Amino acid sequence: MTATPLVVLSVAGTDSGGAAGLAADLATFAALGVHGTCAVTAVTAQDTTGVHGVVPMGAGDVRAQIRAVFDDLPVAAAKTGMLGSAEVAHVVADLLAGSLPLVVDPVLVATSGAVLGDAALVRAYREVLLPRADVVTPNRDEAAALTGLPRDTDPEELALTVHALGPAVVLTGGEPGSGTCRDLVVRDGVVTVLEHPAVATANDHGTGCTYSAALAVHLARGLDLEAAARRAQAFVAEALAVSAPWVLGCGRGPVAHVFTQPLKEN
Ligand SMILES: Nc1ncnc2c1ncn2[C@@H]1O[C@H](COP(=O)(O)OP(=O)(O)O)[C@@H](O)[C@H]1O
Ligand SMILES: Cc1ncc(COP(=O)(O)O)c(N)n1
Repeated sequence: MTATPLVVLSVAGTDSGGAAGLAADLATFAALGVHGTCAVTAVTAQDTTGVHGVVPMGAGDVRAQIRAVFDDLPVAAAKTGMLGSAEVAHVVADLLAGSLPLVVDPVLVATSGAVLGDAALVRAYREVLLPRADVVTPNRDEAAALTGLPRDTDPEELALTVHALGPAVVLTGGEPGSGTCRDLVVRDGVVTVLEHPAVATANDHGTGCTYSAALAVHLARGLDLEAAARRAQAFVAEALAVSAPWVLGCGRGPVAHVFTQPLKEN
């Protein structure tokens, strides 16, 4: 008897500390039971304290990796994380947009403050990639960078302004100080608020990458955006609860993708 697993692609940078980027994406794919494939856009020297160096891949190298995966494997959905340059954003738009569910996590700045994208990349997101993506998952800082609006703009206005660039939006609201996380889902001009209790933790490095990877898996499984967003939110909360007690590194520790118990909702 034969079987074909669901295949999902991540186009992202590496994190040597194993928390964010491709480390988060491939671990999330494995935890959710799909076969993960990848195209590396940049190699970062990174740990819990920050990003210490970035070696970008050329756009041609990224194109070759995506082509290799596509020529051989039945990719059901894709996500992008750190793209690093406008040229790579153009390659992604060229090869991926329109052919399968595409989730764009518009990584521009790491939680540690390191800049992972420049003004040309912001322009490429706005003008080339977002108009052709299905879903974009900015946090507030990324939404502000994409729209030019101040970060403290009303979240609904921020989300709708990103939506006007083309794709459906999940504006992620990981601001756990209040005890509650609020994600805003916008599809066809309609805003839905998804609220859930915040997990108290300092180990949140890789949270946004994990979220967008889980969202891509659930879209690949055919869930609608709101259902997929609920599942992805639940997965991140579970992963954060696992790593909350961890003492690992001198900075912000990783969100866990290692589950010793069966997953509850996913
Ligand atoms: N402390 C937390 N507890 C539970 N969920 C969280 C927490 N922090 C973030 N999340 C969730 O993780 C997802 C990614 O959000 P966010 O932290 O905004 O991403 P980013 O890492 O890009 O800033 C969202 O669904 C958000 O609600
Ligand atoms: C390679 C890579 N991709 C993405 C992020 C953003 O993740 P975070 O916001 O948790 O720092 C990162 N730090 N490194």
